[in-house]
Amino acid sequence: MSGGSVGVAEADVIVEALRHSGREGIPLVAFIESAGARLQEGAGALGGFGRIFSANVALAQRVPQISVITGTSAGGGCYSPALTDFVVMTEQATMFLTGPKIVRQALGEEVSAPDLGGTGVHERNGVCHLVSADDLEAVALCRELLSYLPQTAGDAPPVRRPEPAPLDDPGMELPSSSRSYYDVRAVIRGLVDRGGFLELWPRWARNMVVGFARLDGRTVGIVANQSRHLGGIIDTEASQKAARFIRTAERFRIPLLVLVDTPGFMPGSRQESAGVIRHGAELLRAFAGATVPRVTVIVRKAYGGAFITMNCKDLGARAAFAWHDAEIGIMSPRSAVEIIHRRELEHPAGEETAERLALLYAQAQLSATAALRRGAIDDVIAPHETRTRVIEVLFGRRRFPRRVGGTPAPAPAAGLPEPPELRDAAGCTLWFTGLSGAGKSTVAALVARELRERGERVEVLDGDVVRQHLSKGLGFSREDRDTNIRRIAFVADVLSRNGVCVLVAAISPYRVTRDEARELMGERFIEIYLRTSLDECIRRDTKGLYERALRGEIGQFTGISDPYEEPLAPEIALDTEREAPEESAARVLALVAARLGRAEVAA
Ligand SMILES: Nc1ncnc2c1ncn2[C@@H]1O[C@H](COP(=O)(O)OS(=O)(=O)O)[C@@H](OP(=O)(O)O)[C@H]1O
Ligand SMILES: Nc1ncnc2c1ncn2[C@@H]1O[C@H](COP(=O)(O)OP(=O)(O)O)[C@@H](O)[C@H]1O
Repeated sequence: MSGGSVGVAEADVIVEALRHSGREGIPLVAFIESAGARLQEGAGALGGFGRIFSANVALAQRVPQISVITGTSAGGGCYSPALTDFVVMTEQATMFLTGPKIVRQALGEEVSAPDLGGTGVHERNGVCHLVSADDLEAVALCRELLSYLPQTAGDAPPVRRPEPAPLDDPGMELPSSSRSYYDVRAVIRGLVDRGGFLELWPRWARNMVVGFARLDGRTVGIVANQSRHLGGIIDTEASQKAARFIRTAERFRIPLLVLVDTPGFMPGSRQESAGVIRHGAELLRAFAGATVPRVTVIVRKAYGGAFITMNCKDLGARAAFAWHDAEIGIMSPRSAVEIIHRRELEHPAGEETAERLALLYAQAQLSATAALRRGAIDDVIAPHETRTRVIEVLFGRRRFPRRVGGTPAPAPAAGLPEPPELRDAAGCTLWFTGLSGAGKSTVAALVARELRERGERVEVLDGDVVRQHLSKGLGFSREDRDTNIRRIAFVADVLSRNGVCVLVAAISPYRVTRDEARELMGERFIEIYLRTSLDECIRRDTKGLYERALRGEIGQFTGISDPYEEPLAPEIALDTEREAPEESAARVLALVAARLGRAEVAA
């Protein structure tokens, strides 16, 4: 009707449908064929589109949105789909902001509708993610897409029955010569569950492959350099493609598997003019900002800035592995020796010497084992074990210590037993109580760091910090302290119910109020008493408060002019005068492991 043009009433209906989808938490699939704003309604129709766009943007944080373009979509009819997560076009569909007629009038340019905005155009420029033969196939593609996605941005992606990988050894897909190209999609298909890879934007920026797959029945996002196109070099378009995909995966809490084989960023004036710095930075920002689990596998080579950009450890990858023959370094061995050995290479035996020097350089500086020694990767692995290792990192309990300057950062509580049952168990609240200066914050920080390294979701509620936000304005009267503790207990309860390990570090001097928190959280509440004598706290006086309290400058100071009621039966008491903070943290971690294990058995 009216070419599917949109006026005020149509806009109202569409906005209501979008809001309904948000309210009910249902993914949105829109079928679009629209001439754009209804000319008869002038600015009113434009306002209608504005409301639709706002609703699309608001919905983006809530549910997945897919647009299917089934015919011609012009003007405003293009922006609504462009604001959704995925655009599917049927072969005969066209999208353009201004149609061929206006183009002819304005520019004198003769262009057909398909040449202006057909699939041939939009599957190569990133506007359209997938192309289908017809409407029916478009629906099938939507179903397939939705099968990887959660119902809402807050839900977990769906889990399917795990399928084995079709290949025992995805390394077979690599050619024997390191100079030959190959199709990285074959490697991906060899790694993931059988039949479970949906590539997005297959014709845009073909040097970068992105898409959804399943590993052990669970959704993963894949980002991979494509050796077959431009040797997997990264350019502006590839950066945009990967960055956009990573942000989508982050929004829907989909873990990422990154396969690296790239000679680096595309050099040259065209790329610099096109803003490769800006686009490369977007890719960095997307990876560094993603909080979903990410693992990197370097399959053949990773040089320079591209190594960093492709989800290296220091950008926050949970783990990075390299296949045995991978090369990792600043630049290719040949380029490196041409700089380092410039003088020697000026002699006549040039070519042969360069080859030999390059080989020596590669062995010493670029090998996977050299990268392992320097802490750039966590392990050198064989192609056939990649699937298991990746699953272990993305969905299992295994964590790798973050490395600093090539050596693993010292574990705060070395030699601790891994608590295997921790990850799948419910959350808990570790309630650190004790005098000011007893060591609550210090020990809590160590425990938090170690739990995070083990893959736990952790939140710390430190009295000092809470009083600047949640409890801003509260003083230290009994009433105010109780209010403070009750607020902290409320938040800790909500978080620990949802699988988070909450670490509370607050003096919490009154027994009855702590017991209230215990009652609220039951088995999830673990009381940790930092038994530090008042004398020792006064000696430490880290903040100089005791001195002022003793001089009478601060009233109602715990231990001096306000009581501290010791816990009668804490789960654990820490003797911070005899133990080092690390020893205290180790004892807490052992208790947490045992406690959660018990809770799980009892459940
Ligand atoms: N009168 C008085 N008594 C106790 N503590 C005082 C007081 N005035 C300020 N401070 C500083 O506030 C921190 C205690 O905040 P908490 O939220 O942990 O206290 S409470 O649990 O509500 O009692 C406490 O920090 P910590 O040393 O980290 O415990 C002190 O630095
Ligand atoms: N075993 C220990 N556990 C915790 N802190 C300790 C220990 N031994 C000495 N300290 C020192 O005591 C101080 C405790 O301060 P802090 O952790 O801020 O205490 P509070 O729990 O009152 O916030 C720190 O300077 C810390 O280095």
